[in-house]
Amino acid sequence: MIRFEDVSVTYDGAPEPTVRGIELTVPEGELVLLVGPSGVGKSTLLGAVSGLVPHFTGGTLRGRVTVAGRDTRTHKPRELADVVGTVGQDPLSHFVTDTVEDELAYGMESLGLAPDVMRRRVEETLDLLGLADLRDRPISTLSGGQRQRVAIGSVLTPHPEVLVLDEPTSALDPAAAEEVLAVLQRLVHDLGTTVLMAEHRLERVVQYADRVALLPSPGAPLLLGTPAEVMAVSPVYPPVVALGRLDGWSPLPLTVRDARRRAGDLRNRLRGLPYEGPGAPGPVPTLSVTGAAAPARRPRLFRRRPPEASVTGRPAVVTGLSVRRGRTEVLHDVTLSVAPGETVALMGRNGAGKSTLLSALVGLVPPSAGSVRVGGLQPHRTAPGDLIRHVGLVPQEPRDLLYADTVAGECAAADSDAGAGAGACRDLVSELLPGIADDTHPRDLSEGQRLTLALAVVLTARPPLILLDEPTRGLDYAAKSRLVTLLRALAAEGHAIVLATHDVELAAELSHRVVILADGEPVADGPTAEVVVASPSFAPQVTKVLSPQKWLTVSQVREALSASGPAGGAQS
Ligand SMILES: Nc1ncnc2c1ncn2[C@@H]1O[C@H](COP(=O)(O)OP(=O)(O)OP(=O)(O)O)[C@@H](O)[C@H]1O
Ligand SMILES: Nc1ncnc2c1ncn2[C@@H]1O[C@H](COP(=O)(O)OP(=O)(O)OP(=O)(O)O)[C@@H](O)[C@H]1O
Repeated sequence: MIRFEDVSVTYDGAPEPTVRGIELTVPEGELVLLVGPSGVGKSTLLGAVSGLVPHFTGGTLRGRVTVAGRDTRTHKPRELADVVGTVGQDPLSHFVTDTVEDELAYGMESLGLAPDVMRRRVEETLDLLGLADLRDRPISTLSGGQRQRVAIGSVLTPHPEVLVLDEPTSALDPAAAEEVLAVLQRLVHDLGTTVLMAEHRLERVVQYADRVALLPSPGAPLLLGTPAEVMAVSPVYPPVVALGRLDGWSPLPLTVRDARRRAGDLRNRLRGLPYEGPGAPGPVPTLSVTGAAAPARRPRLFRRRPPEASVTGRPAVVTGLSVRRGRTEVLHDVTLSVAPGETVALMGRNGAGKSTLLSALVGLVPPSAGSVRVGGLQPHRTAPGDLIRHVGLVPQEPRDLLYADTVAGECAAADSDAGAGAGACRDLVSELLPGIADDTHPRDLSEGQRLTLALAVVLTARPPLILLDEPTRGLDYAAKSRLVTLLRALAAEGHAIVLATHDVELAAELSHRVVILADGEPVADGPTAEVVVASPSFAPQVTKVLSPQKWLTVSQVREALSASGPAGGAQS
């Protein structure tokens, strides 16, 4: 159904092809997962299937890509639209209408489907993707995850034979991601839909793949095999595979269920061993979630701790905060403070209010009630030039932060805005993700590269409060682990970090504390291990595999085993 024959793509001005000699056949009714490190060319290959590469991106495609027999070099994307549905990394750039319902219907209208069929499919899709309440909403007012659901819904309604999906779950909360993947699997099994999907969060997707195609490094040949075969050699792999590799399991587990069956002996060796979790990272000041008791909107899952006498010296203090967007109150009576050196993960379903809370902390949205103090200032009343010394936000869409024509220009501006030494930002970029060229336009960076640049721009100013909105989209595991190292070092120096994330593995690695928002209110707040272990949605893979023990990450397990010596831990 999809066929690559000796395909190479060279972007204009690039010295070498981004991908070369690609041979791949995806038969009808198969789901193939494309994996590989950031910037290796996954989006480029997906774009070659939908025709975006080279028709929109420029550059030269050599060899042949065919979809349902049509050559994508001689067919423009709109001449492929009846067979291929595409969800890109940036849904906003693909939307053609203004409201949710219109967007879901648009693809079917262009294909001239009967009105009753369109009506039925729109209703089904609204239900399937949890969008029914948002049907009349302008797309511009949706949260990141809500937009991603609309983007997925809009390619599902015309029932295309082929789906090309670029990180389709990157903005989805864990439960929504599972639902979307289950829907895709049903399409593959029941309708024979062919799916080619790139995704970094393999813990979410690898078990749904029939086969995995690996691009191990830029320009390297593509490796194709079953998920287990490829995971055995891949430089990118999910935590269950890491655990299996660590303990020498064969075959490697791909799911939590497989791993649990194998983990009995490991659990015995780990029993009684001490672990260093992110909940106990050295001298982090004690924290508080305080506030006047709110009118009970719903039962609290966790009790609030008693108010603390003083919150002076805290980089962020939010008291009784409510925020309205349009006619809706999207945050209600939120009270929390963040201490120096503390890393807090904000989690919760799509639309829960995480980005809004971060926006309030940088003054992008004013409080409708309550107060926000950042370094003692009211962010929405403070000039940006003054605020930059107190707080920096890496937004969900890193593009919003970047305005120069080249990576070098962006970095020079960041150095000068932050009063940092020349080269500070550029050094950070190279440290986080090597291989980003100075003269590239930020628009032409891969998703992970662009995020890395935005992170470096914000981190250059080294503000006492660092806010990150979904900071691992497009990042491979290695880049993520370098990010973790960098953020840990900043926290150890006393920077407070708040990250809104759906990446449960990242939260487990990094955060001391997790705050879960639901419908604009905090419903859980506490040390990471306590909060995530109690939640089936937010527990990382290692926790699920090793429960009832409270391990969170593979690195904790590795350290505990090596500290206990070759014989393993206490066998109680
Ligand atoms: N339009 C373009 N013009 C020039 N270079 C480009 C363009 N698009 C992508 N590139 C370069 O091609 C390389 C591969 O990018 P691509 O987006 O395909 O990677 P990826 O594997 O999808 O990365 P990620 O996992 O970060 O999304 C990158 O180095 C990127 O800078
Ligand atoms: N102008 C607006 N009018 C009405 N509702 C809005 C407006 N802007 C945002 N919202 C709603 O506010 C809620 C909170 O959005 P926010 O972006 O803070 O959520 P989030 O928790 O960050 O979600 P995600 O995980 O999807 O990024 C969402 O339900 C969103 O649809």
